[in-house]
Amino acid sequence: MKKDIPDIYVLGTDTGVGKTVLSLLLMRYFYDRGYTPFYFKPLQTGCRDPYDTDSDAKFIYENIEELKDQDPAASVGVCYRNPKAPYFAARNEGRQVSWQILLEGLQKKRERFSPLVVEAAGGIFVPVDRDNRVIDTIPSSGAQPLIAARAGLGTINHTLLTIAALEQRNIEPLGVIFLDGGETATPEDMIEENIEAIERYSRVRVAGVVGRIADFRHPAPECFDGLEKIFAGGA
Ligand SMILES: Nc1ncnc2c1ncn2[C@@H]1O[C@H](COP(=O)(O)OP(=O)(O)OP(=O)(O)O)[C@@H](O)[C@H]1O
Ligand SMILES: C[C@H](N)[C@@H](CCCCCC(=O)O)NC(=O)O
Ligand SMILES: [Mg+2]
Repeated sequence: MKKDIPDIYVLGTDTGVGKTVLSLLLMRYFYDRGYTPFYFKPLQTGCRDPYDTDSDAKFIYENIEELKDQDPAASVGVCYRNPKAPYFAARNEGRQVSWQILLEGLQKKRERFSPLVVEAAGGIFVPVDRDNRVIDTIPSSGAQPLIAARAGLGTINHTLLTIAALEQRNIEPLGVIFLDGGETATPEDMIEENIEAIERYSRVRVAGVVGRIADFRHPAPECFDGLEKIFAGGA
């Protein structure tokens, strides 16, 4: 029997840490288990349109077999050309979209898909509009945060700061996944120490470490170990 899975809000400790790669793994994981997941990037910056090379939705649609003939535009709320925080990109381009409107789009998807995999832009203090930062959008998203973090040097600080900000608002993340996509793998002892520090100084578990993925269409089975730990019990 399929377990009840919450919608997931993929947050990052920074921009470029692997949120889209983690979203891809989530999509693959849930398709393979008979779910009807849906990827959504409410605010995409640094893109001409949803088909641009830097479009996160395009990356997902290209690498998920079930989506390869579908339109990635369905998974993008709004696209801004400037590679900046959404609020500033929108202000520069003279077209703000309210978070409320984006939420309505998300709500419609809930009628047909589960779980939703929602990817934030940048880290959690990034302004999404004049009044809200990513962190402010979490309660209304109706989705549970999963934190993508770098595996190597610097991640203790960024990850603990991210968790501390969430805890201050009584937001409990599902866990942390380390992404180690660099050409040189982070030494094993450093990864273990990073996990030790995060788990000692917070109540959040580092559920898994994803090594460098060579073929995004076919990630190695161990890339899903962390997701299995989090979701096998139904979260
Ligand atoms: N495990 C991995 N294996 C191979 N490459 C990876 C891995 N994790 C991340 N990358 C690469 O690192 C880069 C940044 O990752 P990604 O685009 O997922 O970051 P992001 O957090 O979604 O960034 P943004 O804030 O722009 O949305 C990409 O080129 C991605 O392919
Ligand atoms: C341009 C980036 N790729 C990203 C926005 C990152 C904003 C970071 C702002 C900051 O922390 O200084 N856009 C996006 O995820 O759609
Ligand atoms: Mg991304």
